[in-house]
Parts: sequence; C-alpha cells; structure tokens
Amino acid sequence: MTEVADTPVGRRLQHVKHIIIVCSGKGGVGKSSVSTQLALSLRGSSPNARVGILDIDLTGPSIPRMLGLDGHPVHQSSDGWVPVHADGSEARLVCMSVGFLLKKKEDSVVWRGPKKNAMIRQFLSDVRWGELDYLVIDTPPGTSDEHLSLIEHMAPVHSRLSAVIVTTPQAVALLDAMKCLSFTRAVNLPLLGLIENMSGYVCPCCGEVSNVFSTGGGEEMARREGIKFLGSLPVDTELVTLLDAAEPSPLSDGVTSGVNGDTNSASTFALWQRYQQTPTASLFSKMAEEIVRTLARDEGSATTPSE
Ligand SMILES: Nc1ncnc2c1ncn2[C@@H]1O[C@H](COP(=O)(O)OP(=O)(O)OP(=O)(O)O)[C@@H](O)[C@H]1O
Ligand code: SF4
Repeated sequence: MTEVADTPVGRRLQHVKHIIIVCSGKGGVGKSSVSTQLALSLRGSSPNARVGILDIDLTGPSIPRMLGLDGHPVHQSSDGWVPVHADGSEARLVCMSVGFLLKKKEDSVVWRGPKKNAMIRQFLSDVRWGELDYLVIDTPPGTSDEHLSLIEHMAPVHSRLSAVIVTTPQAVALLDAMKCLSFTRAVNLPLLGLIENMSGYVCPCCGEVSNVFSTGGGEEMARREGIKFLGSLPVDTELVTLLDAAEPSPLSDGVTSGVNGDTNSASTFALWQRYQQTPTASLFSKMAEEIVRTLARDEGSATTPSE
C-alpha cells in the first residue's frame, strides 16, 4: 500500500486492505441484503478476518435494520466515531450507517447534494475502523452524486477499491445495471463481478425452481460485456423470515439501544450465523470465495487475510 496520501481519508483508511463498493442501477434489487451477506461471508473467509460495513445509502439506510442494530447509539470519541459491533465482543463485523445518526428515518430524504457530499466525506474521514481486511460499502441505487463524491474522496486509496454490481433478471433492471457498469468504467473502478439476485423462486416444499420474473439476464449481460458473473441467488423465503425477525417490534419506538438493543443484535447475528448453513447462503459463500481469490491475486499474493 504505497499511495496513502497525507489526507484525512487516506490516513483513516490506511489499515483497510480492500474496499468493496456494492452498487445497483435500480432500487430494491437486494443491494443491501447482498452487502450484508457479503460482509458476513468475508468475515467467515478466515478465522481472523475483520470486516467493516459502511452504509452510505443516505435516502434509505437498511444495514442497521438487517443486522438488528436499528436505533443503536454511536459513540463519538475525541478521535472520531466508533463503529457498532454487529457480532458483540468479537468485533470482527463492525458497522457504520447514516441510519444511526438520523433522529427520524425520513430526515435524510430532504438533504441537498452539498450536505450529502459533506456527510460522505465525514464518514470516510471520521470513522475509527482500525485494521480491516475488507470494508464493504453499501451505496444508494443508481449512479448519483453520492457515488461521484465517494470515488473523489477515496482517491488516496483508489488502488484498493473495487466494485460488485447487483441486478435482478428483468430487462429494466439490467438496463440500469448497464448504466452502473458504464459508471465503473468511467471512474476506472475495477469490477469484481455481477450478481443476479431474486433469480427464480425455490419452492420450500418440493425444491422446484419457478422463474417468476425471468432468469439468466445477468449472466448474459456479463458474457456480452466481458465481465465476471459471480452467480445468481434465488428468491429465498428463509432470508425473508430472517429479515422480518431482525426488525424492531412495531410496538417499540424503534430505538434498540442499551440492553434490548444488544440483545436484538446478538440474536440477529445468531440468526445470520444459522442462515449460513442454508443452500442459498452456500451459493453466496462461493461468490465470496471467488471475490477473496480475485483480490488476493490482484494483490500479487495467494495468502488469505490475517493469517
Ligand atoms: N434473494 C432474496 N430473496 C428474498 N427476498 C429478498 C432477496 N433479496 C432481497 N430481498 C428482499 O427485498 C427487499 C429489498 O432488498 P434490499 O433492501 O436489500 O434492496 P436494495 O437494493 O438495497 O433496496 P434500496 O434500493 O431500497 O436500498 C428487502 O425486503 C429484502 O428482504
Ligand atoms: S409442486 Fe408447485 S406448489 Fe407444490 S410444492 Fe412444488 S412448487 Fe410448490
């Protein structure tokens, strides 16, 4: 790592080995759930791997909810924000999201470009990540000002950046995924590959796969564009059940701080750990393994992280 310039972002991220930006052309295709699963799989990729997840989806931050951390307080020390531990005292999956800072969920929707830009810069320069093998960044849908701000602020660590594009198989989503691909090319962001999410429905009773929307469009796009196809994930009822369980109770005020918040994140993390045994999660692990291999190869080393 030779290029850590003397900038706040460069200094803050100097001990982060790989930064993976997860993007999608269209909203609702599963970018946040893919970011969460990717972070969990990377955490499991080696016994000591340490992973951060940064949610800069300013208009709809979902990572805290997915990790059972909704409303969790964030501590600010004299040296910056301390990321929230999603796995308790192990602290090998740490998380920061704009969602932790909003008083009301609808607050960020009304922000103008400069305020969003300032928030992104602050996230990149003020979070005390410490040493990380991977930092996964969940971005807003589309290719907006936020994406440009992110790439500009990350210039001092550009050689450690790469991207994953998430799409669903429908034509309209693929069209937007193409715009995302053009963006990565325009800003010279290496692409780790494309994931097709919600590709078919696996019946929980008989295992029959029904192609509810369509399928194979992502793979076809990857082949045509000469990019890597990481694989497809079906619509998974077990994932839906898990994410429902991670939601704060509708009877609560949505604030899960203190003892209850810690309990909620611990039980949600346990659910994610159990989910890792499911067929869909094992498909995901294979994609994460491929990502780990690509990054290790690009680094010019065949070693696995933190070993
Ligand atoms: N493979 C899947 N099987 C079942 N449900 C899924 C799957 N992927 C995502 N979902 C569900 O679809 C919804 C949207 O997913 P998610 O929030 O990850 O999408 P997103 O692209 O990040 O959305 P946004 O653009 O709003 O940020 C969520 O309720 C999630 O639980
Ligand atoms: S046969 Fe059809 S409806 Fe019946 S369990 Fe299988 S997929 Fe579901």
